[in-house]
Amino acid sequence: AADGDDTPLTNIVALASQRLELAEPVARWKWANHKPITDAPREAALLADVEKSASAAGVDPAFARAFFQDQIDASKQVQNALFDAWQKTRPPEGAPPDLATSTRPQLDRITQSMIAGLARVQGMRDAPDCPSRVARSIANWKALTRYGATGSSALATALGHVCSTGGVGAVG
Ligand SMILES: O=C(O)C(=O)C[C@]1(C(=O)O)C=C[C@@H](O)C=C1
Repeated sequence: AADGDDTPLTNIVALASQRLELAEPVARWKWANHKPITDAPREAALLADVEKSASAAGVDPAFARAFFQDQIDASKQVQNALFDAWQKTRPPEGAPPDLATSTRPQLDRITQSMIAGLARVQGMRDAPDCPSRVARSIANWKALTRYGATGSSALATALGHVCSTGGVGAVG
């Protein structure tokens, strides 16, 4: 319904935000180990895995794929911004958490929660008010947390295909 419960959207916004927080430890590991930000085989494996899990959970695999492509793009936006900042100044001190044994397992757990979350937003994807409801959920989330320009733009990227029309609407 147009005045329906927005809890599923709030959940997906919170999960996308939680996932974006992990872009920092990922970027720190890559910087410290002189690795490029993009790992194409990991992306391909993740997207293939997501399609399978989505089908099993009753989520349209094309929707899941588009949503996770956005999560990857958003993560890379944040990682690139961090690399730029570290080039200009200096990287953070201390050893980063290990990518394979620490941060990727955390990402994989969020993936499972996100697929469950997508099953619950699927029914509102086609509603004409979907983009404005997503925009409102993002605005509410930002009011509760601290978001800079990079984080805001990455969060919008991450939620760009929640609605079937694509894009995040205006608040109001
Ligand atoms: O796992 C990594 O290496 C990441 O940088 C994270 C991530 C992702 O968002 O899942 C993003 C970019 C890489 O190309 C692969 C995956």
